[in-house]
Order: sequence, then C-alpha cells, then structure tokens
Amino acid sequence: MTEQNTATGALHISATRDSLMHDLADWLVKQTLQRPEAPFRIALSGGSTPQHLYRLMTEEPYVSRFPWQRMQFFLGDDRFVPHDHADSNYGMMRRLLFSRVPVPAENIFPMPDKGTAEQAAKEYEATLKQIYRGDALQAGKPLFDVNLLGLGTDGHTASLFPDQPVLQERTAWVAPCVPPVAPHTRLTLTYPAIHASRYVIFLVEGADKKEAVTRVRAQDPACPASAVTSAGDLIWFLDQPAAPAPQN
Ligand SMILES: O=C(O)[C@H](O)[C@@H](O)[C@H](O)[C@H](O)COP(=O)(O)O
Repeated sequence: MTEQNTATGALHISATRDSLMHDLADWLVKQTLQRPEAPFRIALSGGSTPQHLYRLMTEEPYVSRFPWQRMQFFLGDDRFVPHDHADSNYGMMRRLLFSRVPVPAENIFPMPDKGTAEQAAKEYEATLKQIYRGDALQAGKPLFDVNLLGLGTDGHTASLFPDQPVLQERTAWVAPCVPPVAPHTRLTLTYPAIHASRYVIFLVEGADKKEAVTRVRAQDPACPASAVTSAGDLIWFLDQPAAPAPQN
C-alpha cells in the first residue's frame, strides 16, 4: 500500500481489489480502537464496490476484531424503495453485513422507506440530530467518525448527481433527490452532513473509475464529488487500476 498526501486527500493505493478491501478493513479496525469507550459512528455507501468490504467484515479475522456492540451504522444515501426491494442499499447491507455480525439492532439506522421522500428525509435528519444531541453541526464535533463514499464514473457520490438542486443544499443534513440518470428517487446526506466527519473515505476500484478519480482530484466542478470536504481527513482508498497517474 503506497501513501501520498496531496491537496485533495491522502491516497492509499493497494495492488488489487482484494488487498484494497483488506487494507481498508484493517484501517477501520484501527480507527474503532482510537476511542475505545465511545460509540463509533460510520455512514456506509451503497453500490457494488463496498459489498466486497462488507462481506470481508463478516469473516475472520475481522468479525472478531470489530467492536460491534459500540458501532453505530448509518447510510450515506439510499434509494427511496421498500427495505426489501432488490435496489435498497439498506437491504443489501442487511443481507451482506448486519445479519451476519453481532451489532445490536438499535445501533443500525436505515433511511426510512415509508411516507414521502420529503418526509423520510426530514425523519432521518431528526434521527441524526437526536443522536448528535444538537440541531446545528458544530466544528470540532463530528457527526460521523467515518463517512464511506463511492464514486460514479460521472463523478457522483452518495446520491449527489451532477446538475441537481441538492448540490446547492447547505442547511439540511438529508435531502430527497431525483437523479436524471439513475433509477428511483433517492435520499442522500448533503455536503454539510458529509463534511461533519472525522474521516471521509472514498473507496474506489477498477480501471473504469480512473478518469473520474483523476477529475475529482483535479477538482473538476462538473463532478459533485469534487465539492466533498471533511472536517477531519479525506482519504482515497484505491486499487492500482483506479489510481490517478502520479503528478509529476
Ligand atoms: O447508492 C449508491 O449506488 C451509491 O451511494 C453510489 O454513490 C455509488 O457509490 C456509486 O454509484 C458507485 O457505485 P459502484 O460502487 O457500484 O460503482
């Protein structure tokens, strides 16, 4: 794993997808041990990439190393569909991770799937504010320890898609959105909610993502992921095929 600090976040580059998932799982275990008495709050990403990580977390040695009893799981975004729908991110996480590890049910916070998308976004935001014990995000008091994000080839992340009104949202923590090029109405954390993290992690693998990674790291404004910031650190966990060409 090679590490380079650059303006737009440290790069952790692993040789293969498999070693990438192990490197990130090892890193996550280490983070959970930094504050052994506190709840560890992590927002998970949907999509296919992190599924390799979620499966790995349920296997030895990781299933014995994570402090599941004090980990709290949130979603960075979800499709506004019933939790048992094939496209539900929560449904995927429940199948691959939550049903296979001893995390207490009360420590898992799915995005609501009832009512309207607007109501569900407000409900999730109220849940986050209750856990945060405050209505306004405060510098130095992150909402999440880790915010795990993926990256689309168009530079979207979570459900922050190009040219969408939600990209202008700087007050709400959760918002509904209707991506023009992806199925389903979505619920997504907004930029301020993602920013309120000790660590924002981009987990990206595969040669098809290399161009998007390069564009985002060059801060291409057409890529919503370019505007993602972190109150703490922003780190890219990449496999070699997704890694940008070294800056000369
Ligand atoms: O709900 C989702 O699908 C994710 O939040 C989305 O932002 C995902 O991370 C990217 O689309 C990359 O998806 P892949 O990992 O499948 O390439």
